[in-house]
Amino acid sequence: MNSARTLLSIQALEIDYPSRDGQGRVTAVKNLNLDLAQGEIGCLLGSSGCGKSTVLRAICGFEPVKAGKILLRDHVVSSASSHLPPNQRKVGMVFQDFALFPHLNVLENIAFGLQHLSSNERSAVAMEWLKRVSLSDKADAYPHELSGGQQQRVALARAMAPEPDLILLDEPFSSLDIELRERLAGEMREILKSNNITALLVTHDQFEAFAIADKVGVMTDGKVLQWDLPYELYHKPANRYIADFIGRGVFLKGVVQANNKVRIELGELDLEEDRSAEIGKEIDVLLRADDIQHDDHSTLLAEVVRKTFRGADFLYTLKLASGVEIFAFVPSHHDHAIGERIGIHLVADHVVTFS
Ligand SMILES: Nc1ncnc2c1ncn2[C@@H]1O[C@H](COP(=O)(O)OP(=O)(O)OP(=O)(O)O)[C@@H](O)[C@H]1O
Repeated sequence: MNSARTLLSIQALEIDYPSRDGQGRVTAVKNLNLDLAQGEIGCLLGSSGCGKSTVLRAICGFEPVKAGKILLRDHVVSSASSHLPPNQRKVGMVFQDFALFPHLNVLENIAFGLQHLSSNERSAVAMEWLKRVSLSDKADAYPHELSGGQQQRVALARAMAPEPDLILLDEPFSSLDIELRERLAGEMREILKSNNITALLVTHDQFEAFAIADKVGVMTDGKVLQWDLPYELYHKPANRYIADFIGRGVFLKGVVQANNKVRIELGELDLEEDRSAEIGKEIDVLLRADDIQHDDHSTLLAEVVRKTFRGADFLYTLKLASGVEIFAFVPSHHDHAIGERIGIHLVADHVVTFS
């Protein structure tokens, strides 16, 4: 990446906390590296306790770092030996619960961070941001009079109004219902992109991460395992943990064949990497729900053991002859009963395998 355009760079970051018994320290973030270019949206994706919020707090300047460094526009803002105070970092934050001031109306909430401007300028800038988040008609409303989605847009406008270099979003959709989340994730991406704002969010929800971010880092146990485009994470997971975490899939046993194919219970698949040194060896092949297609005419049969209606399709859990269960998305007009055996075939084109 061209370093002139890199806005946020985190290098070999390590953060620890005092242990419960007060006797030692517990490492919460280990050797974490990532870069975000100006205007890029990044996301740290991981389950509860993996260290996501700790990273955000460190970028804001609320958490000292033990080793490594955080750079904003090529300037070190945090390292073991230096620490720029939070109010000098030009970093805005949107909290999980939005944290709007209940006694201030919407316009006053957004104007709050603009104390350096005259009163008239403050109102004008705040109104401009209200317009950008499509809430011009709510300037006089109080936070409790807004829906969750509207509150979130106010929180976003409040964070963006002082024009920070970077916006951090801590689980910005977790207090909203699931349907709203997906729509707002798309809206938030549009607002950030149309204003060329660099943002880093954290979430445990893969769909949120994919809906918003240009780059996603899968985090576990204080480490980023892979920092990559969502497409690459899905199709080229660097290891088993990521393959398992991203997308619903199962591992099937396969045997490497002479023609650089792998034979699994459902047939043969082309291997992407050269495995000629492993002919006859057993490997694990990742099969995702979208690698299996239902086909009434196929002679390859699998038994429906579970199904979840998702609107346009069903997610079927299918049992193979060996007893192994796989997943398949099937258009919802193919409504088969539990226990029925249905025809399937393999449509995998990117084959992910692990030795
Ligand atoms: N102030 C603290 N003192 C001691 N340990 C802490 C402190 N804050 C966080 N931790 C520990 O550090 C680890 C990472 O916490 P962090 O809040 O960053 O995780 P997270 O991925 O954001 O989780 P969640 O999604 O649940 O918010 C956890 O094991 C947590 O218990």
